[in-house]
Amino acid sequence: MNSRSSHHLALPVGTTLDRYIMNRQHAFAYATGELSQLLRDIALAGKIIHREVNRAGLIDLTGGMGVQNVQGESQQKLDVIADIRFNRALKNGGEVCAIISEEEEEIILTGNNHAKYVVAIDPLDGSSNIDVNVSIGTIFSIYRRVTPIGSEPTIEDFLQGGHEQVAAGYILYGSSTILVYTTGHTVDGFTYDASLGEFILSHPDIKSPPDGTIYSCNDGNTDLYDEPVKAYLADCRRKHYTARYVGSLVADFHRNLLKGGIYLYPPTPKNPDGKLRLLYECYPLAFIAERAGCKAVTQSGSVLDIPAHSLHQRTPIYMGAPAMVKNLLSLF
Ligand SMILES: O=P(O)(O)OC[C@H]1O[C@](O)(COP(=O)(O)O)[C@@H](O)[C@@H]1O
Ligand SMILES: [Mg+2]
Ligand SMILES: [Mg+2]
Repeated sequence: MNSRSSHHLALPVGTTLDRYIMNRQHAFAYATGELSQLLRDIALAGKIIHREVNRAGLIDLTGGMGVQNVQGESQQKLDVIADIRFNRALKNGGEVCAIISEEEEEIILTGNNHAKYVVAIDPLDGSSNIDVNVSIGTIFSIYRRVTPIGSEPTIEDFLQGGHEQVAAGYILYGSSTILVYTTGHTVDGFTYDASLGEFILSHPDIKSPPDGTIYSCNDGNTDLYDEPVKAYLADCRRKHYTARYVGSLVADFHRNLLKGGIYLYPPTPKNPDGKLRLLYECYPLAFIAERAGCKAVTQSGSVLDIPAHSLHQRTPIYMGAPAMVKNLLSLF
């Protein structure tokens, strides 16, 4: 993996997340440690969810809650557990003044009005895969608030736009648990070693291949997609590209990020704005994708340029290797 600019501190594989964050912080004269602590708080909640996911079948954490979330989706027990755990870690950590979560309709005020940051989070991504032991994840996006420190945060703090994220990341609970994040420079991955209780640097400075042969989309909806998307998928088949679709956005994204591929969640008549949520699924993954050399677009431009106007707004998304995204867009 090639290293980037001078202030990228090439730390060796095996460095703990804590040490990495500390070293990174020292690279920025204006850094005051709050963002570092916030990232640690997210990692802590991630360790707890790792444990819950691994023993979900043993402690009756599978199945639904019998209630629906603001998206009209039936909430799984782990959706709620993950929501509670991340909110608690962010509240107790003291660095976050407000949170928006896929599982809650309104802004969650933490009471830390002195804090500088707000977080948008998908506590458990890939809910349809929870009960069948398939990889699932968590996605997060961090902004520096725009409302005055000490005041009550408002929706303004969350509608700043994709480019205003100060950090974004995800945790993938798969065959191993990995935390991948960026603060706007490199994208780095840390694998969780449960025996040490530590996230360890395993994927420094991730660079995604410029092209790929993997395509990921819900093929079952193909006849509902627009002609250009249908034409692109037909072209992938003609070229015998590999179809891979886990149905957990984080897992499909992570594979394609490392191997080169494209993930498509197009609009359909039922979901003219697509299914995925802008603030806590598409913005954060687009922020990571672009820093790793990928593209994240809709048919009309970069996902990061989409204006944010509501907490749970949705957007179509095409995300992956630049050459594949370019080919797709050339068909629109
Ligand atoms: O079942 P579909 O329509 O293919 O949708 C799958 C997509 O929906 C999601 O499950 C939505 O995320 P949540 O599980 O967080 O609601 C994505 O992870 C996944 O990529
Ligand atoms: Mg999700
Ligand atoms: Mg979710």
